Amino acid sequence: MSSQFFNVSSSKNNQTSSSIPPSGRNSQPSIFTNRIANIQINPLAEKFPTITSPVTPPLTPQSSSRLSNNQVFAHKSKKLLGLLTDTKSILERFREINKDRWNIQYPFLGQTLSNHRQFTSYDDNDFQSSMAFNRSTKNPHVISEFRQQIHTKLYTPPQQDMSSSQEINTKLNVFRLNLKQGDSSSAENVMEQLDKSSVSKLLDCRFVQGIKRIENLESRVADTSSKVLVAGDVNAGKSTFVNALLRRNVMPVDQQPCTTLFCEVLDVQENSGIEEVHAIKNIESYNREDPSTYTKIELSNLFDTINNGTDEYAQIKVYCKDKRDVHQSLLHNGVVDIALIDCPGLNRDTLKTTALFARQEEIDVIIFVVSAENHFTLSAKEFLSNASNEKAYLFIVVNRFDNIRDKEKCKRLVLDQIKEVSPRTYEHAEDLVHFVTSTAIPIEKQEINDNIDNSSTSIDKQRINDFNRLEESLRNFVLKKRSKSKLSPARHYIDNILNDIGVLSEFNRGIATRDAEKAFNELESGREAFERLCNDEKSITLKANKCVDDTCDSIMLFTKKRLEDAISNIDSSADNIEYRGLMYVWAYANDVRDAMLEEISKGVYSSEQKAKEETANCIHMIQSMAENLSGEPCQFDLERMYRRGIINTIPIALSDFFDLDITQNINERFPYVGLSGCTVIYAFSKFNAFSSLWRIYDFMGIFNMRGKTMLSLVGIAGIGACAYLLYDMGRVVPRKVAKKIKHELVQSQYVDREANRITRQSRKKIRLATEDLRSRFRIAVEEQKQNRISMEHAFKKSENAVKFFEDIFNKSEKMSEVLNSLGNNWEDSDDELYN
Ligand SMILES: Nc1nc2c(ncn2[C@@H]2O[C@H](COP(=O)(O)OP(=O)(O)OP(=O)(O)O)[C@@H](O)[C@H]2O)c(=O)[nH]1
Repeated sequence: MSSQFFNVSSSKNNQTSSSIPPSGRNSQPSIFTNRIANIQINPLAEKFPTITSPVTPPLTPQSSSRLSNNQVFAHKSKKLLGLLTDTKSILERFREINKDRWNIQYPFLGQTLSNHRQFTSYDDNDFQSSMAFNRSTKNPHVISEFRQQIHTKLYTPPQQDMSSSQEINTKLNVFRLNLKQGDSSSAENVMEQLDKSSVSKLLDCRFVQGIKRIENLESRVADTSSKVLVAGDVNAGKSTFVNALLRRNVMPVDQQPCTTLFCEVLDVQENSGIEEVHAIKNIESYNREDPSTYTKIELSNLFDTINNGTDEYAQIKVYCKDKRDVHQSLLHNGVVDIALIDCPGLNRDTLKTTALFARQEEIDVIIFVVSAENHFTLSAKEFLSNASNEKAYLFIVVNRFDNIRDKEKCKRLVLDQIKEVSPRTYEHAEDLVHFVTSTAIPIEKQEINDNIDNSSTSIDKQRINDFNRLEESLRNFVLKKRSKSKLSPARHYIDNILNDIGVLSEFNRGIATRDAEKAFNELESGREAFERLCNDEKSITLKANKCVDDTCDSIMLFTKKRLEDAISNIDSSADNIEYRGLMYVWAYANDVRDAMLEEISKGVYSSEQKAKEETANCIHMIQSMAENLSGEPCQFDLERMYRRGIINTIPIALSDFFDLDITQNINERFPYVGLSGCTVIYAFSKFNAFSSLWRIYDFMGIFNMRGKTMLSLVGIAGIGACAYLLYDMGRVVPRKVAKKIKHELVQSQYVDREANRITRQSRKKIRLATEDLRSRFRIAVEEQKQNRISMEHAFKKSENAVKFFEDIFNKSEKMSEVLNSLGNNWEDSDDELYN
């Protein structure tokens, strides 16, 4: 199209990064970037917080009237492009947070005001009051229309007779999830079966689709060309209708279903004035200037290609000449580059593809051709109901009207059906619904400009007039009301998506607020528990240590006392041992010693038993100090704690029975024996009595008689001493053995050693219990720390989410204001555009 309408300044600097060329067609970006060159849109905001601030003041009827239509259109395009860019940024931010920081949740029936409790333990009022809190930012008394709308959607209880799917549908438009699962499952049931991450993944797909859609809309708003999709039931007469619009037999017409591919008819100017057909295998890579991306076909062979190339080609582009002048031609109109797309007839197989095609942003207008004889089939109704959600307006052509006898009745019936499937189209039925007979249009006639020749009957004239009126409406719609056909879908989409963004952000902000509050409360109560635990750890450890020391002191004292008592009483332990005479004195001494040592062993044993008892008590006490801690305390085997102290046997020597005391005793009783007596006794103690005496006698015998006399005396004394010994041995041995044992025990510090040994072993065991206690405390403290860390993390996460969603909500609110400032009546200002 000519750039005159946009007062183009073709500076490259003015191109926007959001200006993406439409796929396949017009691959040279300059075409549309130049066209919007004077539209100073906000450059693609890389970071979100750039909300397009209105650079130019909002449009008012007064200001609007002062501006030329071009300027109004440019103003609106610019604003819409800015809003599209910002909406895309929001969706990208949604995707980012949804990926790993916050699973965006989907509002469904169970989470409305009435059933809110199932979602959280908090009161519904909390949810609402948090919303009220959120609104108090600027003026608490002023609630924007946008806010009010979101509030109503989120907090109005569903109507009694409303199914869950319908209920969801009233909340979301663009991000609505298809939750039908067969006929039996309600959306709510399906929702309940999905976990948070699955829901957020489903939503992510919607965000991706939304971004793609916005990019297409950006391209479309920036682009000035228009595409008109001609869809309809099989054999409704679509191809005939397209041919009638072109006044040429371009598209193949047949009684049989024949159009099996999407055929786009463009003005020949789009192909450097050459009429030809491009059969395209991959529409994404199609480039008109690169013949390898398509197969060139003669226009006359189009029928065969469409008939036979269904599997081979994805789409056909037909470049053809429109012989009419610019005032009559649709393709070659001098205002907007228009392409007509003839779709395959709707049936089960093609319904989905055609619906997808219709959703493409390149499609500005949908003309739905319906046979006046058949009215709307089920496929047609489904297609129309979807398409009316996608596109602002639909054009409905009721074709084959010539075959209808009761025309008024037919009109009435058809309009009633339109009212049902597309109320908006019904509202503008005058302009948008046409009853025509496509075959009545003279094709390729000389007098093509007039259509009606002299030979035409009045019925023909009527039919041609009807068709001309349809054409006029179509031209008016596509060309004059460009804002409506081009900008309106973008506006419509932004309006819907802002609503969804508002619902999702407000809903998720509510959830995040409650989660943050919950985490905060848990942190607060956790803090007290944590402090209590730390204090308990200190005090209980001190208490346990004291318990250890007290128990060990007690064991030590007891053991010492017990052993000392045993030692001091060992004399009496030999009382029961019988002395059986001198011949058995040695055995007697050993028995006495063993009995005494046994007595001491008993003392050791009872000390150990006592220590065991006290150790068990102490361990029990320590373990009971930490009953509140999680985990089981260690079990200790005290049975094998002590090896009974084995007292080393103490060897008994004969000398042990003759000490200075004995010698002295002998001296006192037998003074004349003197030193020699003692020596004898000593010798006697060293050797056996007779050999000693003999040796002494022998020794003395070398001297003289007197000496021998003396020796005899000594012998007598020795015998006396022996007699004494014989007499006293039963009494002396226990005393001497006891003395010897006591002496040995004192020398070896036996009591201390044993007391230390027993105490040490007890302490060792109790220490294990205190170690266990400490480690349980350590684990409990560590657990609490980890809990606190995860709670802090949860709190931070929720808090950040609250800020995030608040921010998004406020931004979408401002964007909604900007959108509303553009007005609702998009076609008014363009009425004069074409004139
Ligand atoms: N009587 C009458 N016949 C028509 C009219 N328009 C189309 N036809 C006939 O209807 C038949 C089908 O026409 P097409 O244009 O091929 O229909 P279509 O919708 O393109 O068919 P498919 O693309 O195969 O779905 C042809 O025989 C046409 O001549 C009309 O207004 N009146």
